[in-house]
Amino acid sequence: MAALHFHNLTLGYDRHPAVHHLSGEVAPGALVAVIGPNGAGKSTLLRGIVGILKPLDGTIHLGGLDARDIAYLPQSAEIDRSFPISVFDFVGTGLWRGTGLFGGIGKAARDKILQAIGAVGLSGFENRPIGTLSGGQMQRVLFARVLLQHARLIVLDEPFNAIDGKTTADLLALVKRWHGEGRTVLAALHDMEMVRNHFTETLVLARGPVAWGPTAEVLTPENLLVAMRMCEAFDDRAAACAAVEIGSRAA
Ligand SMILES: Nc1ncnc2c1ncn2[C@@H]1O[C@H](COP(=O)(O)OP(=O)(O)OP(=O)(O)O)[C@@H](O)[C@H]1O
Repeated sequence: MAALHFHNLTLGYDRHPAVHHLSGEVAPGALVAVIGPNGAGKSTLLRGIVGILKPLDGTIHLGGLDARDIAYLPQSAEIDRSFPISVFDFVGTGLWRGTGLFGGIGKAARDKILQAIGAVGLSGFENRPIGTLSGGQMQRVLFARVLLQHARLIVLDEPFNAIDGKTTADLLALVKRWHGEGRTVLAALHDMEMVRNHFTETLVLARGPVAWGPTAEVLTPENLLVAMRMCEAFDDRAAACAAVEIGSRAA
């Protein structure tokens, strides 16, 4: 059974579509990059997958997963860093699935949180308010929370945005570890070299699907040009367009 199945999916805001007519499926254990120009609908698609946004039309099937089997790393700009919470408590929210919102944290849970913080190289930062962290440190904290969730489906929105080479390498190693453990990983990305070198499958999105399949076949200058033109031509006020046929992954 597919980990994710989209059928003629349309997502948007205030009834204005931002992702149109996406059909296809993601196999369990796939490592998928979602790419496209600014405004292509990448974040919108990820929000739909994790259930923050309900489809305007069509469906998303989660292949036997429930919402608690999904870990989501939002763009860091979406996190309110003025909220007074420590690194330890923020990472600990990854355990809500097991403890409940007001459940007590026992020694085993404390150890897991400390381990996750250690695994992203932030031991010693446990008591720091998240508002005092650098961008790269905050990104490590977000990864630590995902790590703690042990989710079968991991959805990452621009996880390597605005971080240096060392932090990128450390966090990419975690993504590869999740992939090696058979988890399904989808990530919205802008770095084409990273996609080419590390992600086996790619969806090129430009409000609608442009191409979807093995990265080596899909990540071509032609597809990127089509995506750019489709996004430039898109009129936010226009009515929904007709379904677009795409390659091998189309259902
Ligand atoms: N909360 C919102 N309310 C209204 N419109 C939105 C909202 N979020 C996104 N949009 C619109 O939906 C469209 C797709 O945006 P989205 O953020 O999904 O694109 P993206 O591919 O992730 O872009 P980027 O690479 O710039 O992050 C854009 O036109 C955007 O303005």
